[in-house]
Amino acid sequence: MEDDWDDGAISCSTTQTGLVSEGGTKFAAGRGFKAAESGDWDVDTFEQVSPGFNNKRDVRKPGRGAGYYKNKDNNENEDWTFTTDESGDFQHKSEPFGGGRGGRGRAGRGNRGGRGGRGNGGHRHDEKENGWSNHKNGANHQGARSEDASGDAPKPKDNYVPVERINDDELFTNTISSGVNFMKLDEIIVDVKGHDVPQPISSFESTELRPHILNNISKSGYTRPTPIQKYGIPIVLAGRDLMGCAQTGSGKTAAFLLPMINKIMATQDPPIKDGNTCQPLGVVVSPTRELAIQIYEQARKFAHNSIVKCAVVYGGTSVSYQRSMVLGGCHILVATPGRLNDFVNRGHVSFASVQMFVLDEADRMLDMGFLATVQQMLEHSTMIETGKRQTLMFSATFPESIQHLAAQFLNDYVFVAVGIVGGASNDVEQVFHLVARFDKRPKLVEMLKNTNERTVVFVETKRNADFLATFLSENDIKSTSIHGDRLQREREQALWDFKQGRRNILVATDVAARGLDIDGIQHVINYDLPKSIDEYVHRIGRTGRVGNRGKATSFYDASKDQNLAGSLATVLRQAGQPVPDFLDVAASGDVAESSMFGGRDVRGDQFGKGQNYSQVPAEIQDDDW
Ligand SMILES: Nc1ncnc2c1ncn2[C@@H]1O[C@H](COP(=O)(O)OP(=O)(O)OP(=O)(O)O)[C@@H](O)[C@H]1O
Repeated sequence: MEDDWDDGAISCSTTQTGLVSEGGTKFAAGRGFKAAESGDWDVDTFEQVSPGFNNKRDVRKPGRGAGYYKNKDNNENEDWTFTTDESGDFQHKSEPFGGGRGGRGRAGRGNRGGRGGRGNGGHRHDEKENGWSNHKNGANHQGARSEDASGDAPKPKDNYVPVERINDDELFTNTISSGVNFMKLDEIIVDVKGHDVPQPISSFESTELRPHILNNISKSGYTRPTPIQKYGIPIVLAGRDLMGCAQTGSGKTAAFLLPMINKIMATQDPPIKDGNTCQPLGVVVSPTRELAIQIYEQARKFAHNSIVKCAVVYGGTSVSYQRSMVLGGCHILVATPGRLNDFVNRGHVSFASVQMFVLDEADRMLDMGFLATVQQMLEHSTMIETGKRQTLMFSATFPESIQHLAAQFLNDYVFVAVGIVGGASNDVEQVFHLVARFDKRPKLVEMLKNTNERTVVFVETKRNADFLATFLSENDIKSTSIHGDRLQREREQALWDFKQGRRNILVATDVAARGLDIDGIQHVINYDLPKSIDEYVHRIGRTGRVGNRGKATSFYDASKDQNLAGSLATVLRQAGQPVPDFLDVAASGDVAESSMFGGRDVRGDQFGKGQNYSQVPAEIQDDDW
């Protein structure tokens, strides 16, 4: 399975080229990337023959893409022309927005797949082995991926060599500073279930964390642990399995990375390698590539200047490059599931030395899209069995059905829930507007026109992400897009442009809903509401992190979103926020969804004597907040 879950979770019909939600039709054509003749990589030795295009690792020259969007009324003003700029990004007239593919070609008719667009909007490059650049079979790029899944056409080979943008020193500043409500996190009720649960800590210094790590924590600007860290760190240090649930942006990553690094540091051993196989001690699996990169950067930060080596592998990148990284040896391997499984099956990675296995966004990792891959890993012949390895699962949402599934991979685990499982961050102000489908666009422009707020706009489909980013750029609102159909190079560039403030608006599908921790996001807009309440909670959690305040605005389309009304009303009430009348009325008819909301330890109240820590350690109660 492709490890970019967006590809699996949000299907796009290959026979539909029109931007249906916008009432138009998109036609496009483009030319693929041409492999740079001078600047190519030797994939076997992995040496660059000579410098390539744009940055010293990127081997591609941009091709050209062109296409246009036409609305159903052929309105001149609504037509869009795309060309790719030097970096292969779209330009709309003079304004490059860094949006999606240049062209996708016309969709196939009936079930024959039709004629492909010529190339892929200037973003793919020729692949000697796979002949990707002229996709005659596929209706378009999305079509090609679908075919890949059904086995009809080979998947193109990825040659993208990731650019490491953050150097070691920048790791410590590449974080969100805690906000005014940071101390209020301590007011949240914590529910702990399990046998013989270690006591929570009140400070980082009161743990057995080594001075080296404490120094890196301090350099990161962390003065005190968040609740999930107070409870999670001693549990992990004690060698216990853990299911940890805590609000978005409340520091779950450090809750597992700090004790993991501490344990590895204690061994003082170099990375284990058996011939051409790397045997990491700690494995962290994340559902998206960008989140894997982020966790890897956090791991590098906390392990800075120590013997602990970290590596990351994820889809959409050169296999040979990432293999060389892994075979350089690593203690901690962060990965997306597809690429990791692939590396294990090829024998580049073995689980024979795994002491700790972490599923971040665990409910996502265990739902239908990923379950089979995760099962394969956890049941792999080299994997240390449950009970002998430590298994840790974290998320802000953890439906009970998924907890039942998770339990089979955990051994006598401790369940920690900080606040309501599946609840939204208290620091996000949630606003709803009743907006009909065709009124969304002007409403969005109206909202974004006179503000410089760094904003993520979530949409349902990949093509609408591109379309909207172009549309906004045309309206002088600098935007870029991220979604599963963009090349990995483009995805990383888009995120980087957004982080650097070159683009203030990121239009995204749910590929950006979970985990991403970007400083300064003040506003999340749900242009389209997601299908599930859990994704809503994750999406709006891109703002209002570590005690900072944020705002989420959602366009509620009464003709489409009623299934979510009950759960939305519940989330709003639990966060102590007003429920608009239209949502309240709609919610009365939505029984199924609202009853699915939330979650608590599925082992029941009596399990492990149900230690219920209603508050944090004593010393903090004295603080003035
Ligand atoms: N103890 C702390 N003090 C100050 N800042 C912290 C602390 N712990 C974590 N942070 C910062 O808080 C931000 C959010 O942390 P993190 O990404 O781990 O949240 P999360 O709970 O995993 O969120 P999500 O559910 O969205 O994945 C990061 O920028 C991180 O550096």
